[in-house]
Amino acid sequence: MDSQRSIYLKTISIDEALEKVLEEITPASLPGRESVPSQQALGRVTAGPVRARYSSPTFHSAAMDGVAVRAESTFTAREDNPVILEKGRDYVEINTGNPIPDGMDSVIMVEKINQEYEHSISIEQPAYPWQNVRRIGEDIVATELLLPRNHEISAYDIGVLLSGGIWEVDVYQQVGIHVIPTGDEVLDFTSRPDPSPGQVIESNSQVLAAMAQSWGCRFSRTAPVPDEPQKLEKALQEALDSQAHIVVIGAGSSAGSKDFTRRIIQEKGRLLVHGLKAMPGKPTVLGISHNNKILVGAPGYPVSSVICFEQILKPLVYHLSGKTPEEPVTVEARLTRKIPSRLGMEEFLRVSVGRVGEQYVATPLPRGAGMMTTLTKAQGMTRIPADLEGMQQDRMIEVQLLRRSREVNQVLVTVGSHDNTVDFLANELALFNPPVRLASTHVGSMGGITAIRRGTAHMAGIHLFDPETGDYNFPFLDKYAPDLDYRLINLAVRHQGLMVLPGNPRNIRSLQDLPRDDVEFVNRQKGAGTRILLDHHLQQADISPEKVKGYSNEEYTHMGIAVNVLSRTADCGLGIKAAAQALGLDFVPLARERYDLLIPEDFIQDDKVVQVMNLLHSRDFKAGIESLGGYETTLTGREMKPGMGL
Ligand SMILES: Nc1nc2c(c(=O)[nH]1)N[C@H]1C(S)=C(S)[C@@H](COP(=O)(O)OP(=O)(O)OC[C@H]3O[C@@H](n4cnc5c(N)ncnc54)[C@H](O)[C@@H]3O)O[C@H]1N2
Ligand code: MOO
Repeated sequence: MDSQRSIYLKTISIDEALEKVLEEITPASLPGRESVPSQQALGRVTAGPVRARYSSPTFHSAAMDGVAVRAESTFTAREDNPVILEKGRDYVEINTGNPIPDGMDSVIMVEKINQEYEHSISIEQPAYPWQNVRRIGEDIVATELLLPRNHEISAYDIGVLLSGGIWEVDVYQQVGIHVIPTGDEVLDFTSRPDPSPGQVIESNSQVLAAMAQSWGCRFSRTAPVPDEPQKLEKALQEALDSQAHIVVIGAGSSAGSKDFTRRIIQEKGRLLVHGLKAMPGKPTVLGISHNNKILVGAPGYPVSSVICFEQILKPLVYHLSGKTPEEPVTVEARLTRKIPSRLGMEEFLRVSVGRVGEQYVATPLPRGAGMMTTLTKAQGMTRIPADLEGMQQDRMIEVQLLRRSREVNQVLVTVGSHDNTVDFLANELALFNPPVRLASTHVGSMGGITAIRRGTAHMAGIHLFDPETGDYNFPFLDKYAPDLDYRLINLAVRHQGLMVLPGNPRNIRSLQDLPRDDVEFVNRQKGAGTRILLDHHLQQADISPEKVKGYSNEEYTHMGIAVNVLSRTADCGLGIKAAAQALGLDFVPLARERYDLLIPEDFIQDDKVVQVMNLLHSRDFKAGIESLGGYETTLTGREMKPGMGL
């Protein structure tokens, strides 16, 4: 094995890793002080107590529009004994905020003046001293403490500072983060590159830049550095000589032959941690430089880097800046399916979260550390503790919300078979105010029925053909969900067919071509309506599945099938026309089928479902579906009844 490879030291928990770094932090690692204009101090932390230079108000001022008077000249006023006051001598007209004239001590609101004459007024109520007057220093008294030290400055505080005559305020410097992305394959996004095979667009640094902004940090970045020790060394030295308090080296932290991060951290300082008991995020490296800066080797995979930023960098930044992070918002949610995990490793699982009836439900999203889109699709993140080997279906778990809870309550949880009209529906629902967020999980039609029966989804897209009756969906619901009170609403009638490469090079014309030796098929997963449809047609054509090469190779979505054909992993697969069109494939039509939405009666009045129904009845929506290609909308929005067939 290559001697350059850096095998992990010893993995430790996130808390232990943080402790190791915090132990090493000395005053030399902490941000210094600086003076900033008060109006630019939002989010900064005061480095000392701030005292007022001026009082506010600096004079006795009228709190209301009206007249300024001497209270004592009004004391005898009664309803049956009005007092007449003379302009100039007994009162002066005054507006809110004006100084009270010398000798006056009270303001009568204009509404309380009984009669107004040319040079006098009559009043029927006495005024008491300092009535409707804001006295000197009512809000702020010069020299008083405006803000204590170590106080995070809010928008309101800026108003207080300026009112008290504080033009500049002493604060701690912002924590500075510098990032050095590395990797021969990593392209600088600023040059708007076209990636070739083997190349990747640099994005992790900008995820951190955006996070750093929300943490109130200064941020800087080096353009991506190739995997050459000298170049990396030079970039790191420059970062160490800069104002940054934390230097992050992106990627190159695991065990590859070009992973130099650990070695270079050892050269420039002391290595404290190499390896977390956390997935994703395991290959995180932590150290402290000779000049007391925190060194972080962040994993290259985008999701792993996010975990490293959130779980390690964020607490360190808040520690250095003296600020308190906001408490994460969490909900208790029911896990919709069993999830395995590795004993001894804490796992961060992205989940789709929605409120179905009285409970939150959480559905795990794909776990790949390179799948950044799972973070944008997820409404939440849950942690599987290191001492568990996974979690059972229906377990109540704590989920940290990644979106605002109001947005989570707008999630329409949809399961079942995948269809492009569901994506189209999702896009249209997002146009409502507030937007309805359709979160769909593709588990096939049978999986959809199961989820609805278990109460973990608002609706399911299903298309199950029953060869015996010639009907759709009802025979399966009778059998698998006999007690369910539901409605079945048609979304569209769709065309299924064989997806083949453009020009159909294998000349696949019908199912009869599937048993050919030179034809490799790719199938949908068991329980998928498309697979049931295929089996039915194979049986009708008297073709045994064993004769079809690739029958047991499974994909979970129509697009998955299309990708297999496009990448020549298979020659053909059964799916919808829209998926073939999306990837520029040819399509050999085979059958029409009904794609319905299964909605429990309990949710038919749910606002989100009502919006779906409104859309299904709109002409624009139907036109939109038809423009996808391979769909008919004659039944769209209609309630289906047993025996209707197609
Ligand atoms: N033999 C082993 N191999 C790996 C292990 C292991 O334990 N033993 N751990 C795996 C784990 S877990 C992770 S996470 C990755 C992390 O590896 P590195 O930190 O060394 O990162 P690279 O291999 O250089 O890159 C991984 C991946 O990320 C892309 N990348 C890198 N930088 C960026 C960036 N700035 N923006 C976007 N994408 C980036 C890079 O191109 C790679 O695709 O190691 C496993 N291997
Ligand atoms: O632990 Mo790595 O950080 O999963 O992909």
